[in-house]
Amino acid sequence: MRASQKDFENAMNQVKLLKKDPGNEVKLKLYALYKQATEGPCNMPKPGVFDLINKAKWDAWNTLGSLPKETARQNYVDLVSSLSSSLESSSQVEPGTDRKSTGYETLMVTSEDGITKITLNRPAKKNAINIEMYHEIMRALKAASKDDSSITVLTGNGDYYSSGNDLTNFTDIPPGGVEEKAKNSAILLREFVGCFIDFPKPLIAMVNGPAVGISVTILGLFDAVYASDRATEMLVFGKKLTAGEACAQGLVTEVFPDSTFQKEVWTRLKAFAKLPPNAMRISKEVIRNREKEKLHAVNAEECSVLQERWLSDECMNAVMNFLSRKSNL
Ligand SMILES: CCCCC/C=C/C(=O)SCCNC(=O)CCNC(=O)[C@H](O)C(C)(C)COP(=O)(O)OP(=O)(O)OC[C@H]1O[C@@H](n2cnc3c(N)ncnc32)[C@H](O)[C@@H]1OP(=O)(O)O
Repeated sequence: MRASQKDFENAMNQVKLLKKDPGNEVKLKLYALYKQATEGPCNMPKPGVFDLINKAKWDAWNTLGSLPKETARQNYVDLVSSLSSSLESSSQVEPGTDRKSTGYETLMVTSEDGITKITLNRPAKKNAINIEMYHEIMRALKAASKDDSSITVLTGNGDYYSSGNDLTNFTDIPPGGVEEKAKNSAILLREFVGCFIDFPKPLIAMVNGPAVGISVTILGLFDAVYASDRATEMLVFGKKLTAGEACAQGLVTEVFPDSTFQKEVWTRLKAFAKLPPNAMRISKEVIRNREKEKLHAVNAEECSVLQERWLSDECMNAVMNFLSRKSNL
């Protein structure tokens, strides 16, 4: 559900109530999102190099490019909400104790023993990722990157890991028509995948069941992928890969019998969480920095191609076939 003007105004008031200074980087991000949400693309003359503060503000706003106002408003609300929950949680709850983060509609987020676990929680829809879930996963990742955990885990509730993009996302057409829908979806997807590229801590997928589409294609951005032998991956040609085949292809790190999957993986995760967190974070940074620029470039290109493909008859027919399949029974 899109952030309303009221949500936006509440978030602006919430910023004033933050207990801790979120730091210059976050304040610049808030400034840029506020300006984009209220005025649109950067319309400020570029300040001189010695005007450091206004130059930093100009850079932050200009970086958002043509991000739609409503997306900027949503991102502002999400950022403030993650700041409030992470600053509240870091000040109110002692590290190492079990705390369940509320404030999510489509996820369950818990943090204990140095492990933040993000669980996709739409089991009745095979954890299909709707627009709200895209935003909530980004918000949860941003909060996890700042909390006191050492590692972050993503998994699914129910019999599926995730059936990928919620195909009803394509039915919510804005006033600007399917072209605007495709443009906004490409912006959203690029930001979503970018969060996984930039995530600073060890990120581990627990593929508890079948995975489809985007939930498979981002696995390559995780630092480890543990799969139950119930898991299957569906990618090109619509062919189902077994977890073992995906492991042989290097997409999965290790496969476990479903009966021992949770126990085996959590034993490993708890051991990993006891390793020196800064050493793990810096090791990941050194490895990922070498490929980050290329990953963002590939992400941008893929989203641009997808924006065009979503307007094709092939895509529209596939979506309509799926959405009408049960009415044909
Ligand atoms: C910002 C945009 C980014 C776009 C980039 C991402 C692209 C992708 O991820 S492409 C891949 C998209 N996903 C799919 O095409 C999978 C579609 N789903 C299926 O093929 C099947 O549901 C299944 C094989 C995943 C499971 O089949 P089955 O066991 O028969 O279960 P049902 O089909 O009855 O599903 C139960 C329930 O869940 C709903 N549902 C499942 N997957 C999706 C989905 N991807 N989108 C929307 N809804 C989904 C399904 O409609 C059923 O709902 P009810 O009929 O209301 O019970």
